[in-house]
Amino acid sequence: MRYLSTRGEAAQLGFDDVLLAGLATDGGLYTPLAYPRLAPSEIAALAGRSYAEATAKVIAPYLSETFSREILRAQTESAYSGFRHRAIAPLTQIADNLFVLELFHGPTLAFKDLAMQLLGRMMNHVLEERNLRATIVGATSGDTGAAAIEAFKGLDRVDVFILFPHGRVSDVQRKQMTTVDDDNVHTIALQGSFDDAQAILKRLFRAADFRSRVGLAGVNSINWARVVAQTVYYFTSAVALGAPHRHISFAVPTGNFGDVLAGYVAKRMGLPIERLVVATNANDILARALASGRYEPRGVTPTQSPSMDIQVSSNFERLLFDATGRDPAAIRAAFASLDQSGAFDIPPAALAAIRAEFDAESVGEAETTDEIRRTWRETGYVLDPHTATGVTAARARLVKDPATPVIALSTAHPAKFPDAIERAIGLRPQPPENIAARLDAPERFTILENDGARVAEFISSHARAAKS
Ligand SMILES: Cc1ncc(COP(=O)(O)O)c(C=O)c1O
Ligand SMILES: N[C@@H](CCOP(=O)(O)O)C(=O)O
Repeated sequence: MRYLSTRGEAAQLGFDDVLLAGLATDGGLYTPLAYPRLAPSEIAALAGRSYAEATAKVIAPYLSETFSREILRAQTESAYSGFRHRAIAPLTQIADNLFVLELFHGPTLAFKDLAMQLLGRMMNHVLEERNLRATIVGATSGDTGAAAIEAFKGLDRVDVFILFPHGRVSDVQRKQMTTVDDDNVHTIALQGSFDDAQAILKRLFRAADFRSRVGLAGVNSINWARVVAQTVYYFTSAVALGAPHRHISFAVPTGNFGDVLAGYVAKRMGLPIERLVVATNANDILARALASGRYEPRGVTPTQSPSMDIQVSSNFERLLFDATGRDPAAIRAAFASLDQSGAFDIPPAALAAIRAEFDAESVGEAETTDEIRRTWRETGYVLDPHTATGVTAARARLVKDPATPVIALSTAHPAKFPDAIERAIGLRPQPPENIAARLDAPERFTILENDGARVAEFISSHARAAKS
């Protein structure tokens, strides 16, 4: 499989290079030249397979020969061996035709682990093959950072630098990042928002000198491997409910648009998805964009679902690329307008194409709390606040179409956000014991002002790849 940049001015690459490249040199995102299709019989045959087997089957067409059948199988087995639930991503029914897909059974209690555990193994394999070192820089609104640290800590070939918005992640999220004491892990509390952190990250990728000096690599969902690994649970959960013989809708708590984009990719690959419902919190740029056709970030509002406190959703660019008929000039124009005037208008045909597949619901703070309380009272099931936005959006979908089952993605364990849960139902959920114990370790992080040059300097002075 070859990959092209959404902005059309970077070299086409194979999978291994895309894995290490992160952002394309023209600022675009790598996307496959074509989406491989799975026949209905191949989708049906995923039933009864282990999650690791299903992963190997679904992602194989995207990979290079570096990942032979045997290597891929070994890596998927090992990636999911530490999960706390045998099914890895089990489904729970909470109402008629309404299901919750639990994606929080990995080591850091969020959906990021499903892709990151595999990505860590794949990246390390390619670095070993090429005898290279890499400097991973990641921006996080709370969960990607911990998952990346867990996947890459202690690895000799990699240094990890995670930028998180100072004071804007939950205590559990922060401690999951800052209590890890491996020498190759560096956590930076940026005095800004997630959007600021991601903007710095993208500028670092565009600084050619810095990029090559430190061997810059990215593990945010700008990295295609993250997206493709996230397609797998759309397949396994839909198949569990009767796909490909039946259509299923998904409601997805959304911030950087990586998770819901994975659903869209699964659909392109042949999975019969009826609707993809984008659930946002008060940071509702995507709901506004779908309603009005204007993509216009506003300042980030802190909410009880902090991981979704995002206004500039990176992966929307990949969707827009497809929706414009894969027109890189249209993408360059849109993002130039975003840089210069703070907004762009989605071309009408592209907007119609997006609306044909996506709904969007913006879910406010009170509604989120009400949903946690309602689900708890009706079923005894505790939703985390991010998942609650998805469940609210799923219920709205069921009002429009009661006959099609909706799967709401449960993106985090409620114990990551005990204050929000306590406010809603008066109970404080606890993390699994082995995780709780680790959170008492001393914290280690560096506070930096919201200044790209300062961040670059910090990374250059700590990255081993820059010194070798
Ligand atoms: C718990 C949780 N839910 C939802 C999201 C939003 O996912 P995405 O950024 O892929 O849209 C995130 C962050 O990515 C998250 O950590
Ligand atoms: N919500 C995310 C934000 C980054 O998303 P990513 O999927 O692009 O890594 C987080 O928790 O960090």
